Amino acid sequence: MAKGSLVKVAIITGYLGAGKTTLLNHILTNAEGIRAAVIVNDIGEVNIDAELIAKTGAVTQMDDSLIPMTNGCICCSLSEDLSNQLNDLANSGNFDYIVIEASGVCEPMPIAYTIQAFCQAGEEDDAPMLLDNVISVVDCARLLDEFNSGRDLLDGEDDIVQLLVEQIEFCSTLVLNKTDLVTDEQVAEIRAIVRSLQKKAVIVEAENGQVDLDELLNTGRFDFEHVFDSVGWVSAMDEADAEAREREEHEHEHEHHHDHDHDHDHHGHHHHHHHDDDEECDDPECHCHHYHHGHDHDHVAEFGISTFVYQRRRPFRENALDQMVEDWPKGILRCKGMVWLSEDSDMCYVFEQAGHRFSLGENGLWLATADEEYLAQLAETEPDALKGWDDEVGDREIKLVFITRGADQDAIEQWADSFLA
Ligand SMILES: Nc1nc2c(ncn2[C@@H]2O[C@H](COP(=O)(O)OP(=O)(O)OP(=O)(O)O)[C@@H](O)[C@H]2O)c(=O)[nH]1
Repeated sequence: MAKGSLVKVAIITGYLGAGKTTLLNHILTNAEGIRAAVIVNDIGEVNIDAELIAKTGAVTQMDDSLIPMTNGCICCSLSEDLSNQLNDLANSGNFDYIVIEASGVCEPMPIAYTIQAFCQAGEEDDAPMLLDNVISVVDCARLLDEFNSGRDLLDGEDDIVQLLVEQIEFCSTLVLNKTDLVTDEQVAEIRAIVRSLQKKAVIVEAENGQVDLDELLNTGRFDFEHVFDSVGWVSAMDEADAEAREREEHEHEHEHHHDHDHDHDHHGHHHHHHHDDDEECDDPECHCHHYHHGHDHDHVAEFGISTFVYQRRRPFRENALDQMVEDWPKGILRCKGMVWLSEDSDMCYVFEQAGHRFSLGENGLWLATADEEYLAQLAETEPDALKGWDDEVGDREIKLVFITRGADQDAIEQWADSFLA
């Protein structure tokens, strides 16, 4: 291949033992006509068959000594080495596809971001690269175990469950591997769970990583914005915002027209177009969740999985989060969003839960703490930032997405309300 031909890149993520290496081996043995190189970013032993390595001729091993195990995201600290390796492989002209096996403890979003940015930032002399697919491999048996019994996946490694959820959330192809270890009914349940966490990724089932290569390579599936917008909690937030805007517009219209007897479809309500539950919607902008996955949508209902946004314009009382975490209700698969805390009323915090893992981080000051001049300027330049502004509390609010299974929304809302100031 002449220097300058497009080289595509796929990332394989999945927690320890999910079957990433098995899938990679499957790709290498079956990628006929595709000259694939592999970068393995692993912790501990790499178990790619030596023969396969010889055959493909370009398996690059990350230097384990570079991986800081203590804090932060290993993907970010590795990015420079990864970039160099990618560049070298792409510029060699010997490959048209590079598959990166991310370590089991890799956060998928930063690594995808880094690689996409790198692919887009090539110099004139570099071979162009395109991030084509982010593949997340899930061990069906372990996933079910985690969500059913609620125990941590690996003793002493409680970050794993959060990573597991993040890996499912941020991908364009989800491989449900090890289907031989679960029943058909359980596979259906797993489909429902993963669909609630990631709305649009293509889901494929596999035993020993046996997946049609068309689902893995040259898919044209990855687009950062698209994947991010279809993360379950992000899409729920967007819907809540769209509904709030719609309500606002609606009220505005009522104020002006005093016309309460209208037909909604004739008043510009584009967010909720109606179609039957079984019907598949082909509008990619639609938030109805029927887009290309009506089948999974049915499963979501069947297994009692639901998503809702808990939104209040009051803070939690002092130390409420500590108590909430102690008293966390059963049946919450995922919770994420912003919280307003009485003990630090100027700071917007991001709170999240996956399994037994909880975390809280600062997200910057509420806009309500800014001076009038700044707010007036913002109203000019970014009016959307001030949408939903409240005369009393400004933009301060609690806004949490809950993805639940077999849990009662009213009960969870009442429980959360009991912690308000
Ligand atoms: N029963 C069953 N076992 C599988 C399947 N796929 C992989 N395995 C086994 O699961 C184990 C882990 O598979 P790997 O492919 O090494 O998993 P990995 O994600 O690369 O693991 P790490 O590199 O440790 O993160 C191996 O013993 C595989 O043989 C499957 O579909 N069913």
